[in-house]
Amino acid sequence: MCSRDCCSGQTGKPGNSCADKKKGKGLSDEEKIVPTPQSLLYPYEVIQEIADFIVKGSGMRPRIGIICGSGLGSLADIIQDAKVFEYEKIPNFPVSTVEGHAGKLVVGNLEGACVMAMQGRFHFYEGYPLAKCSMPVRVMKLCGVEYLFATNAAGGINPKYMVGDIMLMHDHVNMLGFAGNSPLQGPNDPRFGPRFPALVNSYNKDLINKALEIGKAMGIESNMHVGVYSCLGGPTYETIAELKALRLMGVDAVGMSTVHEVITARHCDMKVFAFSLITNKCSIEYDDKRDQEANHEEVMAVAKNRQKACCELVSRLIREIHAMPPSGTQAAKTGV
Ligand SMILES: O=P(O)(O)O[C@@H]1C[C@H](O)[C@@H](CO)O1
Ligand SMILES: Nc1nc2[nH]cnc2c(=O)[nH]1
Repeated sequence: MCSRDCCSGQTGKPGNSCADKKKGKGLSDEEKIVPTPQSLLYPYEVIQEIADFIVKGSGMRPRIGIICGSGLGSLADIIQDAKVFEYEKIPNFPVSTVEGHAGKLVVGNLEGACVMAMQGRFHFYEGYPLAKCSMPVRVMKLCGVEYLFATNAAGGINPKYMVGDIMLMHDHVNMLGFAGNSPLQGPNDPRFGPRFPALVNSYNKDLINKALEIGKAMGIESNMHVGVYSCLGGPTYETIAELKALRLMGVDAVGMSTVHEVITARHCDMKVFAFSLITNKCSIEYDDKRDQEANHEEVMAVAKNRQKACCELVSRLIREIHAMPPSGTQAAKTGV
């Protein structure tokens, strides 16, 4: 089935399919003015085809999915027995356009668990609709993934946060949602999840607690926080007035990703663990004399410096998950 915006998997009406357009019939008046609902961009069958391609191509059925944030691609480099798929070679997959996002999908073993990791995510500011940005999460689900690990680079708004700290996400403020945008916009396919998913308790508390214990064992507890992330559209970093508003709303760290991935994951009932690496401090005072303008080079450099700690945190948490029985079993129902 075709998943292009112009076709949207709806080939019933004459003049609506890609084939018709190639024959020169062009867009109908209706198509010219009605935008394609986001959820029609990637119908279930197309997601299934991509998932089959990955499962067959790797010979593996991953249980944990990882999305590497800016400069955190090394999270995928520690995967063993890796089968690597370049995004360009995966049917119907978008391409990564941002520095620090390599554009590779890595499937293999980490701490005994079968995982798949995205070395490169898709952002709204790249021009991709949110449903396209988070489409790989649904691919993960149909590959068999139960746990989503989403990581990001973010600016620290909470004045207690230092550059290099790790903030475990326990909630989010969906600014793109405030503006009327959602990866779930359009007709709902119940094979993925319900029309109106609840988002309280989206961030798995047991995984947060385990991560805090791991942080303690690693001796980095004073550099670890539990806080609220907010995603803005980007690609601009925030103005001081915007940062002040976010702080008033209870936001601790701000970025340009993750929230729509978490929404998509929760919609299809995946367990979510997410953290922000604080790559820059956001100044919320006009008279701050320090030169604190955010820039992507600094973001990447901090991520590189902290990649070892991030890799260790992720590895140790995956080791713990791997030791637990798969969900659905009686023992698992009482655990994470
Ligand atoms: O992919 P993430 O959210 O980690 O990347 C952040 C947001 C922008 O893409 C970039 C800005 O420096 O870093
Ligand atoms: N929006 C936003 N994204 C970031 N990614 C890394 N740092 C920042 C920041 O300060 N703001």
